[in-house]
Amino acid sequence: MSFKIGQSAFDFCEESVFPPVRLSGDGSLNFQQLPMTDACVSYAPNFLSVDEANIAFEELAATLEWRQDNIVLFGKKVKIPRLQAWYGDSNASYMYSGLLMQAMPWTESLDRLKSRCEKQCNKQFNSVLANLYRNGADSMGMHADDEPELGTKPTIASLTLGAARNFIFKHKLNKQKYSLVLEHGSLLVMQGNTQQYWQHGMNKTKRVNNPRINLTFRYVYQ
Ligand SMILES: O=C(O)CCC(=O)C(=O)O
Ligand SMILES: [Fe+2]
Repeated sequence: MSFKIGQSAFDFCEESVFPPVRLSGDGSLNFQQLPMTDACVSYAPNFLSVDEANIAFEELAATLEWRQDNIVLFGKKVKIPRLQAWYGDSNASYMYSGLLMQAMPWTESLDRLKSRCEKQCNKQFNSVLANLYRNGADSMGMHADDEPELGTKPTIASLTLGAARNFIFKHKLNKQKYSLVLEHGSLLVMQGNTQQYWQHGMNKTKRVNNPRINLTFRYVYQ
């Protein structure tokens, strides 16, 4: 049996997009599987080089059609605490808190990043939800991406550009918590049972003043 990092703490997920040994040395992809039970989460801090990540951030910040949507929460209309944009294949629509989001056509840079993620995950994606957290006052409430149109055991590839922010997981049943800082140019991949057993989200913070863009590539069934 090959060596696996942190083997005793949890079972490694078979579908992990990163092989179960850490490669080290110059130029290789540094990655880890998170020590969470009932989940399959892989993280690569340097998925994109700093230069690639800088370019992608500037392009996406300037060219995506960012909007601040309202959602209805306990019967009241409230603005979501971040900007969003939904891109994808022409048939990929998405219900989000009672809001039907029609996908805008892929831009060149989104399409390029999608291909990178597809190669890494060995999966196809037909849409991406882009989130722009303007500063530490913007956030994402705890949720699971468990909508029926994502299918069972969805693979979600989450690319971070810009400010590093703390990302929190909370187990739905035993309330266990796990958190990590998502770095500029990093890729977090959630697979397997992750959405069934865990919620994830991002709190507000006074310590961050810079913007962060997050792209979550998904496959949406019609
Ligand atoms: O911004 C993030 O890192 C998370 C985004 C997310 O959870 C989502 O779009 O569903
Ligand atoms: Fe999510």
